Amino acid sequence: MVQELFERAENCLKEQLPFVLYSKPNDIELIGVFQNNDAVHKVKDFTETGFVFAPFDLSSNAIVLKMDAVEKVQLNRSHESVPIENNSLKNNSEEKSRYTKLISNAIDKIHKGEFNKVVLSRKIEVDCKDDYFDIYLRILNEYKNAFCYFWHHPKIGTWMGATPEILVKSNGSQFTTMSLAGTQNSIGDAMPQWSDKELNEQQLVTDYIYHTLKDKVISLNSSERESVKAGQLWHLRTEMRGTFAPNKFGAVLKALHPTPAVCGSPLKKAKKFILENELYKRTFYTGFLGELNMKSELSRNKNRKNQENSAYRSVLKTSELFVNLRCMQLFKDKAEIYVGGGITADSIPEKEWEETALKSKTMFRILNSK
Ligand SMILES: C=C(O[C@H]1C=CC=C(C(=O)O)[C@@H]1O)C(=O)O
Repeated sequence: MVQELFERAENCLKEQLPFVLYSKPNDIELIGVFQNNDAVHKVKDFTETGFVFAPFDLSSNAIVLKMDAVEKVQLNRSHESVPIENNSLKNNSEEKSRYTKLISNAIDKIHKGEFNKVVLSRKIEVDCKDDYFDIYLRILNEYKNAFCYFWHHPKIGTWMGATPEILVKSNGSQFTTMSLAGTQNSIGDAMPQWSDKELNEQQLVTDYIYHTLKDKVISLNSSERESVKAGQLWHLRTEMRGTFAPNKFGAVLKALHPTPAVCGSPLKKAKKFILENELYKRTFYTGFLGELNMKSELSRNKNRKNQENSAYRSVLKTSELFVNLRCMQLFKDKAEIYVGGGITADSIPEKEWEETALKSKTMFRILNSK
């Protein structure tokens, strides 16, 4: 039962032990991973097994929670959205002027040819005294097609989110990834009409992923671009599938992170601009998280009896990693919501500000505090 899993996690909070609760997009299962001590296990080379929580800037360590205990329960996600207080965002003109100046500065650099795209972001502080489990239940009920997580490590912090973006999903040597960019508010049942700015912004991500991966993998194919809904927002998405050589998952992962959906292009120049100009630390926002190198058995001949089967089984490694978007860090009496957006030559600072305000509603609207 969900309640029992929540109680187990609540005890971990009290006893200062790490845990993560998560549900995969459109899944009816809630998974709890519990580590039985408070050690911080740092990732060395992504060959580790566990639940990984990686920062945007991998010069800081990614952390892996050991799966000392794993519990799965069925999730009866209510069909009705939970009534959510209509929080109104405070109009912060000082912050708006700071952020729009930062965007104008980035657009100048793009016009001067220093880079083509950079993803800029900001952090919004909100008072929040709600029970963590009430908040997480609202996330689970509200964002059924997202990866919904509640991560806690007593020495690192507490994070929650509902992300629409897969970084990479692998099964043996097969993998899928996606290019997700372009944002529009959803209005009624209307399908979004995309502008050239949004189409180009997303195409740039697709091209980057394709060119970055193509020499590192055996095969790579792209699907048609489509419009997908994430909460109240529309995005443009292109899925890509391929195969990599044995033991090359770490190389694929390192090549993919960070994509221009969260950093920019060319990568190094955009990242330098972010680290020097955003003036706050993203920490785990726009990093990635999820199951790393889980072992699953592949049965090669389903007709054979169990006792004969061992010779026909092989162990596959699977990973399912998501980009840490539409997320927040929780503290005793407040939450910090992280939001950003892609800046290109065609960006208009005022509109980019509004886009971050829209994105902040994904977490903002499930917080009851004023
Ligand atoms: C950086 C974020 O979103 C990325 C993913 C989808 C669409 C995006 C955009 O339209 O700019 C961003 O690239 C965020 O939500 O904080």
